[in-house]
Amino acid sequence: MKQEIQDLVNKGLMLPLMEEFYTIQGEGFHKGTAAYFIRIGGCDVGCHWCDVKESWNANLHPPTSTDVIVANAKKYSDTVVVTGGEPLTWDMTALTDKLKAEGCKIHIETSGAYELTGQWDWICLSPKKMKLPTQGVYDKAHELKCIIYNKDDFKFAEEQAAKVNSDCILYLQPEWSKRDTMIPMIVDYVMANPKWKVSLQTHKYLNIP
Ligand SMILES: C[S@@+](CC[C@H](N)C(=O)[O-])C[C@H]1O[C@@H](n2cnc3c(N)ncnc32)[C@H](O)[C@@H]1O
Ligand SMILES: Nc1nc2[nH]cc(C(=O)O)c2c(=O)[nH]1
Ligand code: SF4
Ligand SMILES: [Mg+2]
Repeated sequence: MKQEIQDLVNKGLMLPLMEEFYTIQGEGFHKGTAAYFIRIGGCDVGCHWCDVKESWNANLHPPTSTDVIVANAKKYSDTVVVTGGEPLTWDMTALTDKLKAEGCKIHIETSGAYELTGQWDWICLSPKKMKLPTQGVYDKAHELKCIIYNKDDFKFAEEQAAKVNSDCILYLQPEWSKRDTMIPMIVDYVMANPKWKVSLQTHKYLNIP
């Protein structure tokens, strides 16, 4: 990459844009709400069950001006979800400042593996064992969404719930390929431990992006 473009990416003025699409938020607290999704490439967390592995290599996704991203987004929706990849790989300040200036409500989907940058109306934290969240994300998260791939993940979920702020809403979401096995266990777990709620990837049932 040219040095001048790399400098703009380092400042968060350009971001490796993988895709953007207008859809219905499928997961968590805001499920069912129309939103414009901005998927930023780049992630080195390495979840073996990740459903967007194509996002991991930032070099495959063209550095795109945040002005262009914002101009597109505002045509579609005043609710914007920034996801990835891992969006906190990058400085989110410029992107979120510009979306705010357009009056958008801005949500993030993050593993929390890097320092929180940007201004957010809603932070969905989905922690991963391989690279634990930074303290600032635990402190500011509005929802904690723990992915359940096997039985051990209930224990990890409880450890993560002990670290988030007291207003944070707690979700257990089955890993997609294990859903038939894990959904009955999640149902039993939530009935026995009602501080938790169930989150499903409803967009996959609806056959939408
Ligand atoms: C693809 S990630 C991108 C954002 C960020 N890197 C993160 O992990 O939160 C978006 C959401 O999808 C969840 N996810 C990814 N693969 C999944 C799968 N196979 N089954 C269920 N949820 C999955 C993640 O845990 C996260 O909550
Ligand atoms: N509809 C829809 N809802 C989502 N919620 C979180 C998603 C993500 O990949 O971050 C996602 C996604 O990819 N599609
Ligand atoms: S942190 Fe998110 S994008 Fe990265 S591998 Fe895990 S699920 Fe995929
Ligand atoms: Mg997804």
